[in-house]
Amino acid sequence: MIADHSAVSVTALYKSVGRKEILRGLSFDVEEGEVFGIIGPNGAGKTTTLRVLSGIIISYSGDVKVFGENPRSARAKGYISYMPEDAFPYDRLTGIENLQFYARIYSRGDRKLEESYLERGIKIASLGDRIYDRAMEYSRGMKRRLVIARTLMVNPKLAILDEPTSALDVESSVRIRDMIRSMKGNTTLILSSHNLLEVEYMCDRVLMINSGRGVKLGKPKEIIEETGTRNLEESFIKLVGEG
Ligand SMILES: Nc1ncnc2c1ncn2[C@@H]1O[C@H](COP(=O)(O)OP(=O)(O)OP(=O)(O)O)[C@@H](O)[C@H]1O
Repeated sequence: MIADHSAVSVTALYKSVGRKEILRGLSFDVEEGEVFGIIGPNGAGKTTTLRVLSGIIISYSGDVKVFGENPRSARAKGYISYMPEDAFPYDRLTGIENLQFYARIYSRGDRKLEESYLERGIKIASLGDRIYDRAMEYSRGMKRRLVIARTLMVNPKLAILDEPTSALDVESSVRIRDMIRSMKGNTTLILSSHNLLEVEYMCDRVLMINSGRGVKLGKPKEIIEETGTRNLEESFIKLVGEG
């Protein structure tokens, strides 16, 4: 059953590669406008889950819907903006040329829309005058900000960010975090992260997974209370640590 306010609905999602079971019956819903975090140890299946939601992985069993549509459908693809863990800019283009390139593609000839995407992208990337430098001259953190900007500038209905703040220094992380929080409402955001303090701060709800199974789903505050811990990191260790 898909509730009207569901942006994403996942029921009994299984994914195997060869004989290896990667996802073993994940079920969860993401409400429209939510910032939803997927957390879990290395190899838990976070990236695989995000790739299913983005319509990149098409062979799986279970029911997955994005705004009521199959994620691989053209309609769903129009709603989703996905940033993979290893996303990178075009090194030979400047920061602004990178954004222009994507703004042009996504605005499909609408010059006004192209301008507004670009303006938004520049703001999100907040690279100052360095936006006129070629991306090959950027630090890892600057490249990251550029690809996040390119993902979010198009005002997607659903943004899927795989580890958005990895490789970012404190200041850049804070900037991205605040920006993600400020998008709340218009865009539904699903992100994965290993930084649980950040997840606690940013996410309305969190799905904790381990070995492809859901371990816990809820608001960070509720999970912390239920587990009798001081923060999400401690809850995580209590629920997932030491198998
Ligand atoms: N194409 C594939 N072929 C074989 N195994 C795969 C494939 N893709 C993922 N896996 C395996 O599935 C498991 C889950 O991988 P996934 O990348 O989804 O985990 P993750 O939670 O994102 O991990 P990390 O935190 O390290 O990024 C891992 O054991 C990984 O080796």
